[in-house]
Amino acid sequence: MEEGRDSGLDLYIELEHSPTGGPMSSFCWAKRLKLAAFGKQAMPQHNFKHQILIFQVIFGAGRCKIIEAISSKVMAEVVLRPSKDEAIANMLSALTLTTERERESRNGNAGKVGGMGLCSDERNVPLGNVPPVLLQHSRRSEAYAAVESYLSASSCSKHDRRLKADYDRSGSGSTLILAMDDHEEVIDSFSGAKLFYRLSFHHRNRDRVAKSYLRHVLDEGKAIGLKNRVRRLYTNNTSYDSYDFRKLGWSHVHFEHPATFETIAMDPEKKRDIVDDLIAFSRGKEFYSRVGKPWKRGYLLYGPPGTGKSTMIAAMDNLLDYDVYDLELTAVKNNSALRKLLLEISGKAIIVLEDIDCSLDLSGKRKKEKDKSEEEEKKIGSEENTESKVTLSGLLNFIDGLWSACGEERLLVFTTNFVEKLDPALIRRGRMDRHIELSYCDFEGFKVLARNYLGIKDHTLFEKIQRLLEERNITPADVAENLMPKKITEVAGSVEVCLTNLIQALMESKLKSAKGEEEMLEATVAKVVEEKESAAPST
Ligand SMILES: Nc1ncnc2c1ncn2[C@@H]1O[C@H](COP(=O)(O)OP(=O)(O)OP(=O)(O)O)[C@@H](O)[C@H]1O
Repeated sequence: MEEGRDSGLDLYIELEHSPTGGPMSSFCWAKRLKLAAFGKQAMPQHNFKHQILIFQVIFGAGRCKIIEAISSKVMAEVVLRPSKDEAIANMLSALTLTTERERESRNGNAGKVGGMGLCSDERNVPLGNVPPVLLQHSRRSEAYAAVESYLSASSCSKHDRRLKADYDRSGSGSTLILAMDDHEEVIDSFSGAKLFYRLSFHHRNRDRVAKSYLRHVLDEGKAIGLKNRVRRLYTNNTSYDSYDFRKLGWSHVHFEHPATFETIAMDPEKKRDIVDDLIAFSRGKEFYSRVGKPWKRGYLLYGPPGTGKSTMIAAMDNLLDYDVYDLELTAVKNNSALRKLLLEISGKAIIVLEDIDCSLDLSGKRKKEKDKSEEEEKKIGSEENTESKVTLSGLLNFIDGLWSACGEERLLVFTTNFVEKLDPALIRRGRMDRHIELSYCDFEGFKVLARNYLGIKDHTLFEKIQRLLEERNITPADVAENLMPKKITEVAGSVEVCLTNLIQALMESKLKSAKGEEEMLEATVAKVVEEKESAAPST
């Protein structure tokens, strides 16, 4: 006789409410059914062997009463009548009768009891007259996705198998409830309950399955799912839409950016160091748990515009394969909205706050500098509603408050053109663990760009360019622009032209650089004046 199919059922029950169900009462009955299952498990093992039977129920709003009726009946039957076939038969008839009664009473036929057959999986598990069933809730769970990935990558997929799985939410979260279905999913449904089927295995494998196999499936599935998935770029919606709450939270697009660390122009040593750091972080689960730190790391990228801060974020993402959450702080209403956004971030994530110095007034005051269009926008809407009230302390909490430790690994990346403007508290080590300066193009960076754009490693004009790069400031963005062949199909013919253009731009950049210094000086003076003004007592 085939393993696990000889001597009856080991009963296991799991109920969960659908998102439309009443959470409180569904929680109650879920607990009660758990009790029923544990009650059974506490009974002598020889009464219940081998097979696992999983029950889950879909129900919508207003069905709590039915469920409660079912659960109390099931519990009574299972706990009080422990003989295997009898208990299960009674339980199934309890389900049938209770829901039928409920349906009849809803149809005005109270008292008329009709039989209702739950479909059996006859082709697979002939368990006497007791059908193995799983009443399955409809929500796709993370575990489901993981297991599905695992199966689709394994030999099981050849047989077109389906698998239903979820964490045991009432427990520690480490138990996986799993049900596999060889056939198409719907077996039957009644009163909003859907029925699916099954995972079975021999009694002697029970520990192995529960302790390691399910974990293995889950981990493998997650890894495969991660590899196959399409990465997403999320951005937060404005918190100001009081008409449509669905617009709040995050929305996303598929994210594909070609930048990698190979294509980034920067000092090779520095580059290698960053890559090593990122890889160590992504593999650091055990380390972080050992030292008692949440698994997250902060990067501050700073430097003039066009030096590759955004490009580096894309390269980081291509290296780590995380989702990117581009957080627009000015669209976040207040600290509590910020916390909600944080809690909605699931899975491995790079959370990006670009131009952090422009996002909020880091001295705790409202940001004064508004451009004209913002002012106009404010006039149209209510000032109170549209102005972000995220504070520095709200942001610090976002970075390393207790909430920030929820979820999987997180990389937090801030970018700024003016690092000196940032509050030291915001960027101190521990919050922003790595401070990375992205600067003007040097010769090593130029060689990377020449290879990327023109496909060359050397040229007679390189020497001249090297000399000029040592003397003058030019951003990688400007170098890239000059190296861009005007006709993509004629790269070879364009090399000379492009390099000559770059030399020309470099000659001009000397003047630009001097002008840039003047601008920097002016900006610093303006900042000092502003600080003095704000420190002065208001009249
Ligand atoms: N270090 C770099 N390596 C390769 N390409 C670069 C680099 N820096 C800039 N570029 C090129 O210049 C363009 C603009 O760069 P990017 O947007 O990353 O700069 P940024 O520092 O984020 O600028 P901003 O501060 O204005 O946001 C990129 O699309 C890329 O093609």
